[in-house]
Amino acid sequence: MTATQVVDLAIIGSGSGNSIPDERFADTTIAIFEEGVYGGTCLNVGCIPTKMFVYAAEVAEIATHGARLGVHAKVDSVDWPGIVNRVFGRIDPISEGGKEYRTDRCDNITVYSSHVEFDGRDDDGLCRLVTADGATVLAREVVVAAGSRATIPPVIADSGVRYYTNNDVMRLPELPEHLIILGSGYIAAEFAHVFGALGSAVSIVARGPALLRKQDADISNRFTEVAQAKWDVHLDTAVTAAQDLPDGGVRLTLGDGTHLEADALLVATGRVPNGDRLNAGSVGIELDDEGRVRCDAHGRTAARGVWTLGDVSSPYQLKHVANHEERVVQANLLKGWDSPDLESFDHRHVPAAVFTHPQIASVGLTEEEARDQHLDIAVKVQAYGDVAYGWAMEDTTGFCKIIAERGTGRLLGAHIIGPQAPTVIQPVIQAMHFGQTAHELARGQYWIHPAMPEVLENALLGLEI
Ligand SMILES: Cc1cc2nc3c(=O)[nH]c(=O)nc-3n(C[C@H](O)[C@H](O)[C@H](O)COP(=O)(O)OP(=O)(O)OC[C@H]3O[C@@H](n4cnc5c(N)ncnc54)[C@H](O)[C@@H]3O)c2cc1C
Ligand SMILES: NC(=O)c1ccc[n+]([C@@H]2O[C@H](COP(=O)([O-])OP(=O)(O)OC[C@H]3O[C@@H](n4cnc5c(N)ncnc54)[C@H](O)[C@@H]3O)[C@@H](O)[C@H]2O)c1
Repeated sequence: MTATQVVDLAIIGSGSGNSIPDERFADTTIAIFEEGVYGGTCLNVGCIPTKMFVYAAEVAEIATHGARLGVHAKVDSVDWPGIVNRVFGRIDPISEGGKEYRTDRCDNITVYSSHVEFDGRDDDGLCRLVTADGATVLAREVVVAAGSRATIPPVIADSGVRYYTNNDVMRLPELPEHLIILGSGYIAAEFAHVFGALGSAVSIVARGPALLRKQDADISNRFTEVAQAKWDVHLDTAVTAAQDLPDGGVRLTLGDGTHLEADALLVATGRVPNGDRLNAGSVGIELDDEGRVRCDAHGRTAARGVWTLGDVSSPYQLKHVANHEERVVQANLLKGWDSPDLESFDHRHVPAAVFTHPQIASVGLTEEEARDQHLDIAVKVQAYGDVAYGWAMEDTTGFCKIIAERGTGRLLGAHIIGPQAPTVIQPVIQAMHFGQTAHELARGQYWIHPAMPEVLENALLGLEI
């Protein structure tokens, strides 16, 4: 039988959780548990590889549409295996190096490469953690940073059909001629762009009447129009059956009785927190109705000594939020559970971006949310095509929408669809965090002429506040 290790701190999940131990924890004994690939979702199967594919897709997209600017280029071929090798040739060593660093070069840290669950507490109140391969660890404090996983609708899961998720679609051995994407959120929009621009025919099956429905309605509607012009988009469509085809492809039966066949199926129908796979109740951790680990603003769960952060507890499911929460929990671990000056999560203005084409970025309230709150608002929509850099790009679909409070000029929300939207939006995020008004943001600084952010400047100046 393996001896029980006693540690000061156990960390479940090597994504954002892996960033907690720094030099200030040199005298803390730590166990890190990771059942999957070291480094978690963002590094291995999320933000970073997807954006490396997105950039290659962007290059193809620009080349393909150069003719309208008088540049007659075309994409001769796409070396999909070469792109896969380039992306993972860079990422896999980072993951391996991270694990090797923690395992071999941090004397105070033990890495357990196994699934772990809580198994109550010992007589001294330490949390007992038991791994699937039989190790037991007793921990004075625990950070649950266990992330989330893709959900698969029963019609797909129960059919036994071969499907892909973000975990494996980026390692397909060849570019599919035709890809079906089930779902119409972030992952669907980003992979539709990647595969579509690199040469696959893309079909999107969306159960609702528009794509990216959590966005401001103007953004969602514009994106849906653009998508319909280049992909085969099925709105308000249910999947009633799925089956493998003898040639290795897949066939979906849709709600209207028609069929859709393709070489591969990507399921992108949301992610659920991993809190349900931790036997969390055995130490008193509470989950909310959606399966998230409940915590207070300092990252403390209902179980004394157990902290949490990231996708397992946060509704945002974004890496910059997980990173922020990790820094708060890290600081609070050093201060102590009962410290009177614990740091708090700041979720007031969480921005997000969808790296599809056109790119999308948002912060704050949508127009509908602002109206639901009965705020007295001014709204300005400024087209990229009406500012100088937009002319240069001959942009016809991008716009920036700003929502501010009438009278005070308080910035309530910004929603951008168009080139470099995730970069263009950053001044609004900054202004909202530091309490600047729309007028201060517009006129309290220079805006480089004729750069892309002029679309934002003009939107701010156009607000009738
Ligand atoms: C395809 C895709 C693209 C994305 N792109 C972006 C983006 O561009 N920008 C952005 O902000 N966000 C993006 N995200 C979201 C982002 O990846 C996540 O919000 C973030 O990685 C969450 O970090 P985390 O530390 O909470 O969890 P994770 O990084 O998922 O880490 C949790 C780890 O815990 C391990 N684990 C879970 N349970 C156990 C257990 N019981 N025992 C042992 N180990 C366990 C898991 O294997 C996992 O490695 C993307 C997500 C996906 C799927
Ligand atoms: N750029 C980024 O920041 C980025 C990129 C990718 C993923 N992410 C994160 O990962 C999370 C997961 O991404 P996602 O795209 O899977 O989720 P999502 O919540 O963005 O979208 C899920 C989609 O699946 C649909 N859906 C849900 N159940 C369904 C069912 N049974 N049948 C058909 N459709 C169904 C929903 O209507 C929605 O369109 C995101 O919420 C986001 O937080 C972020």
